[in-house]
Amino acid sequence: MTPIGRVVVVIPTYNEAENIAWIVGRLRAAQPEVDIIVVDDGSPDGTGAIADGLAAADRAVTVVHRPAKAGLGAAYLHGFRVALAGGYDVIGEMDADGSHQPEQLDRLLAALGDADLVIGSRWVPGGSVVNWPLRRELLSRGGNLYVRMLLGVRVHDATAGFRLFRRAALEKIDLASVQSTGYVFQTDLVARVLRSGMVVREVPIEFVERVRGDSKMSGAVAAESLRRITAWGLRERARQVRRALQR
Ligand SMILES: Nc1nc2c(ncn2[C@@H]2O[C@H](COP(=O)(O)OP(=O)(O)O[C@H]3O[C@H](CO)[C@@H](O)[C@H](O)[C@@H]3O)[C@@H](O)[C@H]2O)c(=O)[nH]1
Repeated sequence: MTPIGRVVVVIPTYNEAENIAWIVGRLRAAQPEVDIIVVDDGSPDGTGAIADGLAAADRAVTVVHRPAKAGLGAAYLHGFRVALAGGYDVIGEMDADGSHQPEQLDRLLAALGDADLVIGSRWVPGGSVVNWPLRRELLSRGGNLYVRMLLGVRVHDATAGFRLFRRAALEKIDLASVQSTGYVFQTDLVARVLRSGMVVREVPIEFVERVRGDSKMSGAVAAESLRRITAWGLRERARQVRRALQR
């Protein structure tokens, strides 16, 4: 089994002033050995300044400031580059709003073993969502079904945002070529990890709908997901047909 080593969790933020101190405090209490990188996209509500205050008081917290909102995927790519440069062995993802519970990070750490990517999953037995509107549940379940059908991605929750990557996995999947800017980034990365022959493990988590602040899910975010997944699926089908014709 590969030892775990130094762990950091990247937390992207946009207008999370009511949540960021709460979530950082919970994560520090639950996992004192784990460092945190907050990636803020110039939140107008002052999230970045609050995060700076947390970093000033705690060496385990780093803040990356980006000039403007440029999407969840773009924020993670930036955070991952900082984490890799910082020499971390395991690099995680977590939302700032309490949907992902820091107290459940131990489940992901325990499942790491020989896996390259561990996903905290809502849709495996034992996983659940609390207070999600039916519309969001259908979108997530439908999205995952679409991903499975088109891309053959054999995981239950390819869009989940509570994860741990081994450093080697992020190095192998060529982050420089990732173009997904929104939430489809999550699916993009799982597909890349699987395509590279690496091991993905899912562990059940309880996803709790935020009680403060607003989701940044929008029509544009959903449209990017639909457009990119369809394009990847069609490209894969074309590749399969070409291979069959060559035989
Ligand atoms: N820096 C930055 N952060 C962002 C941006 N957009 C969203 N975020 C941050 O990304 C996290 C997730 O955003 P939410 O808007 O709270 O996501 P959600 O609707 O609850 O979506 C959940 O479900 C998605 C689909 O299953 C998941 O892909 C996502 O990770 C999350 O678990 C939050 O911390 C939010 O502040 C952005 O453009 N820039």
